Amino acid sequence: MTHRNAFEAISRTFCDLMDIPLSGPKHKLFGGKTVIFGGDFRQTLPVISDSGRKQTVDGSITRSSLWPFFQVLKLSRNMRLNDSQDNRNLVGCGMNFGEWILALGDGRLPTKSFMPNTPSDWIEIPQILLIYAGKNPIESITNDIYDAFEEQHMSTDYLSGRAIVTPTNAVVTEVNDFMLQKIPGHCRCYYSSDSIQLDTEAPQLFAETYPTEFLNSLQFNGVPDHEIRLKVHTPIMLLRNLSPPNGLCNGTRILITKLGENIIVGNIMGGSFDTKEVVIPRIVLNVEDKRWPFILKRRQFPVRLCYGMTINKSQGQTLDKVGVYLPKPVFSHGQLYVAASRVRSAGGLRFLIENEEDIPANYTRNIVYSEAFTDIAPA
Ligand SMILES: Nc1ncnc2c1ncn2[C@@H]1O[C@H](COP(=O)(O)OP(=O)(O)OP(=O)(O)O)[C@@H](O)[C@H]1O
Repeated sequence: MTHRNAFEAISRTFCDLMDIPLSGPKHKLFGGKTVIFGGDFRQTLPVISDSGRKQTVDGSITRSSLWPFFQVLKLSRNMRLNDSQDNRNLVGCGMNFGEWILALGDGRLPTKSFMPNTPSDWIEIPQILLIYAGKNPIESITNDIYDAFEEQHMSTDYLSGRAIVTPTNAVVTEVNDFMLQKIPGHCRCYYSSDSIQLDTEAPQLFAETYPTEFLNSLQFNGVPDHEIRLKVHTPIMLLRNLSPPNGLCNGTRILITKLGENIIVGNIMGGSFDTKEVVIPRIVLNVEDKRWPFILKRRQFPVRLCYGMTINKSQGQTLDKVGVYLPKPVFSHGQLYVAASRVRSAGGLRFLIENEEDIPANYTRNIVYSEAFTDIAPA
């Protein structure tokens, strides 16, 4: 979800455009224009780094001074789910798959606590949705989700319909590395050129304190790493909007057909630009992070392999097969709901859960900030 500050800024901008005062009796929200918002409060809330539950909920649109003026309309039918047998009755739950997803998102499923003085937010995942870890959990889940991979690994239909989703980027990298070594052919490495933005205060001092090797080692959410390893016929995801009118948006998935010295060529997978051939250049990404007193300039291809992706990144996707890999439980509101609600049917959803020894592997945490739902009144 977008932070409420962004919506408030749009409202003020519209007022300026329409010559409407920002306060007083003549003030009108969004300059008097009718604005339609779409959203689901069961999904992830604004991501605010180093923040806790209170700041996260406080960033949501329901905490905005705009909210009392919203008229809320509720959708009643889940259009993503198909009418297959496995959706009609989720074995072991006494409810259908659509009802189970809603109950999970609302925080209405029965919960347990496994340790004293810890939140009681562990829910049981139905046996029918589980895969067991075996000796190598990544191998177990990728074999299940990417079945018949040897024959199908070059098919856009096959690749665009499936993904492994997991809470953290570190595990996404493990999944992608595992899949990459299964692809035949030469692996090409692309290294970024990293520097500190020159208008940073005292650039010379920073250059001595933070040598290039250190800058290369930095990893950030949504920013390509210093080293990217790719092969032809692997799927990648764009990490920046390069050209939205041509389908090159943050999150677009592309199947690589050529790895050049200075360009990557591929075909878009899915959406209205499906199969379109596109060329991706290196770009300079400016990265600001509270942990560092400088702005990093990284020149790199804005892409990442996407056999696996974070749960947050998967929001908005509709897939045929999803493996939810939880080597650790989710850590924020809505993540489990987003992960479970990417598929069209229960038959396409599998969980692989690794818990500490004394917690059974059919239980996982479902974090729901119930206060994010309050004050949502139907029209
Ligand atoms: N009017 C419709 N008729 C048929 N199918 C639909 C319709 N609307 C949506 N769908 C199906 O539901 C899927 C999800 O739709 P869409 O991505 O618009 O929903 P969303 O609310 O943005 O989903 P989410 O936020 O959960 O990702 C689509 O891929 C499509 O298969």
